[in-house]
Amino acid sequence: MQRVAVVLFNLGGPDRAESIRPFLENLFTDPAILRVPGFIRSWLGRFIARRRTPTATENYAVLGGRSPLLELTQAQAAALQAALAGADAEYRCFIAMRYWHPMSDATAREVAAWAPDSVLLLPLYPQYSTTTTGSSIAAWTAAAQRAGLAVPTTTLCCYHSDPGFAEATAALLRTAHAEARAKLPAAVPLRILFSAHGLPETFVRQGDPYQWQVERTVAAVMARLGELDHAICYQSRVTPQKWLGPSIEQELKRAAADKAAVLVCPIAFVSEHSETLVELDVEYRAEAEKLGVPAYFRVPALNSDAGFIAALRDLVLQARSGGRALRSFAGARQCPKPFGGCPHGKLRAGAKEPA
Ligand SMILES: C=CC1=C(C)c2cc3[nH]c(cc4nc(cc5[nH]c(cc1n2)c(C)c5CCC(=O)O)C(CCC(=O)O)=C4C)c(C)c3C=C
Ligand SMILES: [Fe+2]
Ligand SMILES: [Fe+2]
Repeated sequence: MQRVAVVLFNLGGPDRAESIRPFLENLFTDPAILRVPGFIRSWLGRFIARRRTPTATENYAVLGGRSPLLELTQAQAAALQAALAGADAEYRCFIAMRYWHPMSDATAREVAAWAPDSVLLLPLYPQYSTTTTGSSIAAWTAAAQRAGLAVPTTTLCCYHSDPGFAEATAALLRTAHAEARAKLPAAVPLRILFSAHGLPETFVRQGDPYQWQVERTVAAVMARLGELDHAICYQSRVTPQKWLGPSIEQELKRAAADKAAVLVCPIAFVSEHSETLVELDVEYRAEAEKLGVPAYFRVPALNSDAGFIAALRDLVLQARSGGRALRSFAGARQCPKPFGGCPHGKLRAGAKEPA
């Protein structure tokens, strides 16, 4: 029986207070994040990380000094491996985090030691961004080479409007909406705020398809929910540049002015972590109260939701049988032409997609 290594990509998070600064250094010295010439990046990245450490430390203190992302990703990996048992091959799930352990080099060595016949790269980012999935693919490719791992590799770039993923998200949202509605007086309107991690606008102008894909996800989810008041907004701005808007703060102000309660749905995170458990659950909840938003509710992240794991299993099986080295959830490229940051766009003009 063929052996297939499924490598789950996520960002990673510090495992204790002392890891926060080196984690941030790894993040801010990534050329996909800090887009300045190499000779400045190392120095500037470490400087930004040092400046950011106190704020991040305060956030992680709320979570006991560490990120829960690794444990949640391990649970997803175990659930996916169980869901793939008995399929056409022997599947084993591995985790490669981008900025904290286990990172690509260690995982690539572990995968090589298992001696798979092929590898399948599976981002835990439904929408492709050059800063997340793109950066993880680059790190994995280099690490696999160093580990001498030279087996055929299939890369799933995105599943922004995959029916299984959209339905799993819609199901959680449907339940949360009904629960919130039941707690509100009939006269108070309820607005869904789809909140995605932000991105500097320049990255989108340079061709990053993330915003386009976030909008596709929201359209796919809303197609399953019907006519409900909703808006897209962006959270977690980190640098002084102009980031995608509207920000979640702007949407909370608009909700307060409209006297509408809000139901915040994290749309670009599939796991709970500091940006859901601290930013959304503590900081923006307090901000909403201060602004006079009548009520604030939040949809949980998918984590190991059975519908989500089933969607990932289907994506893995489709990718395995699809015969393409690089594929979207639907097989071929989905992003419109201007988004040159889409990995399909990086294929040389006129070249055939690798088989
Ligand atoms: C320029 C900075 C950043 C960009 C661009 C960015 C994009 C981006 N990030 C995620 C998902 C996650 N980010 C997480 C943490 C995190 N991200 C940044 C900066 C940028 N992210 C920082 C500085 C941090 C550390 C926390 C902090 O200081 O606020 C995490 C993990 C957090 C955890 O608790 O483990 C995730 C997940 C996406 C989806 C994205 C763009 C599409
Ligand atoms: Fe981030
Ligand atoms: Fe794409």
